[in-house]
Amino acid sequence: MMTTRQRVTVLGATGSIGQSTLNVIGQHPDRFTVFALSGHANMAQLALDIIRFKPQFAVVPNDTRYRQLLELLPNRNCDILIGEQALADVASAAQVDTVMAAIVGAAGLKSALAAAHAGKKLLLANKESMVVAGALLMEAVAKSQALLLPIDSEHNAIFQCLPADQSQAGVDSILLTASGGPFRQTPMEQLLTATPEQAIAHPTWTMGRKISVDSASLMNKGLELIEACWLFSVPPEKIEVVVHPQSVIHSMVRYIDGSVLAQMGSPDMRTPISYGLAYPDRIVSGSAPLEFSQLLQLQFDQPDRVRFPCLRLAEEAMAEGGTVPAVLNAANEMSVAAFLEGDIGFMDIPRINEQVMTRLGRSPVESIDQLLEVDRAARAQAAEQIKALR
Ligand SMILES: NC(=O)C1=CN([C@@H]2O[C@H](COP(=O)(O)OP(=O)(O)OC[C@H]3O[C@@H](n4cnc5c(N)ncnc54)[C@H](OP(=O)(O)O)[C@@H]3O)[C@@H](O)[C@H]2O)C=CC1
Ligand SMILES: CC(=O)[C@@H](O)[C@H](O)COP(=O)(O)O
Ligand SMILES: [Mn+2]
Repeated sequence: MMTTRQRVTVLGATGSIGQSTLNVIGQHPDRFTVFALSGHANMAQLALDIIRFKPQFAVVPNDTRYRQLLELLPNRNCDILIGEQALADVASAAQVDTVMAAIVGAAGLKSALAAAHAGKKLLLANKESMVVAGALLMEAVAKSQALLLPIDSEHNAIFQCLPADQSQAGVDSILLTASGGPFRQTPMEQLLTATPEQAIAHPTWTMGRKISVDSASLMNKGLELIEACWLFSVPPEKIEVVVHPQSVIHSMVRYIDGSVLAQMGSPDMRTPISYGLAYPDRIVSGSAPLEFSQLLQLQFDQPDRVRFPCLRLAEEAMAEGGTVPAVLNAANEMSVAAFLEGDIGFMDIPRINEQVMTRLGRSPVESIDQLLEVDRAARAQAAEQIKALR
């Protein structure tokens, strides 16, 4: 039987998640066709993907990138659009069925929200948008009846382990696993002098630089805690962070009868991506099967909130609610960028994040424009702190 192919927009196509998404799409040309791709700085990769996947549209941030991309496309075979509004347009266009939101940071918020408002199947990798505007995103999804599928590996695992109707029937709590990152066993004295190269050397996953630093500071787990609260409508007290260094169990759900359901697999994002793309079907993803005879051990431990204060900050931000998670996210984006530039030390990341959180305080969430203003104010405050440390 001939089925219609899903038309997919991939936002952040040139990044780690974007490339894994195109890898899965490329394995299933009978199921998926690409409607639009976006890139930010890497025009060489974007051009290669345009040539291979023949999207109708590509989106770039400005005129300079537009000209660079044009030069790389001998046969101009797609329309190149410019700017943030164009990202929202290709995420909400009538011809699109599915949107992969894989831009890094709050820069991905408006386009993810546009897809949600337009009732698309929204594959959400961009966790920062949920941290900044969880209330508004969930409201938009409910109103438009968009299908929101979590791609973040832990949330995808939780989604798979919850009852099929995603209700909380019989659920006791959620066990959110954390690898512990490259500094899991690193003493505090060495964390003070940790380098960007050490921080991005994740022990189990290959990812973009920003999320890799977040994993090293446990901010990633903090962001994921907030993301899980919104996605699954659970309070933070119902989520326990468990360190599991092998990253083979991607998270678990504990039921009131004593059962614990886990989703397992090799640490390869093509598994949750293919789950989201094909849902409710299952398709081949290309990820290596788990070889149980070679799994030497599965370890579990508790997170250390003293060496990794970012986890505590995220817990506090979620407990305070309102605009506080948006403030923390913006401060963290700034401090991580400064750390990667070599301007501040690794332990300055939580210090700056905490200072900005304390200074900006809390307001109730009102609108997307208000959240974007909060984001700008927190970035300005973080920039001052960073300048003082340079
Ligand atoms: N990588 C992973 O395994 C996982 C990632 N995630 C989440 O998915 C998202 C993407 O992560 P990842 O793929 O690792 O990140 P990458 O840094 O590898 O990719 C980021 C993508 O966003 C684009 N981009 C960067 N800045 C902007 C901007 N200001 N405006 C528009 N586009 C921009 C980049 O373009 P260009 O490269 O052309 O500059 C690239 O396409 C993050 O939110 C992350 O937390 C969640 C779970 C796992
Ligand atoms: C692959 C993925 O989902 C990442 O968010 C991953 O979880 C990072 O690993 P950490 O558990 O070290 O943060
Ligand atoms: Mn994750």
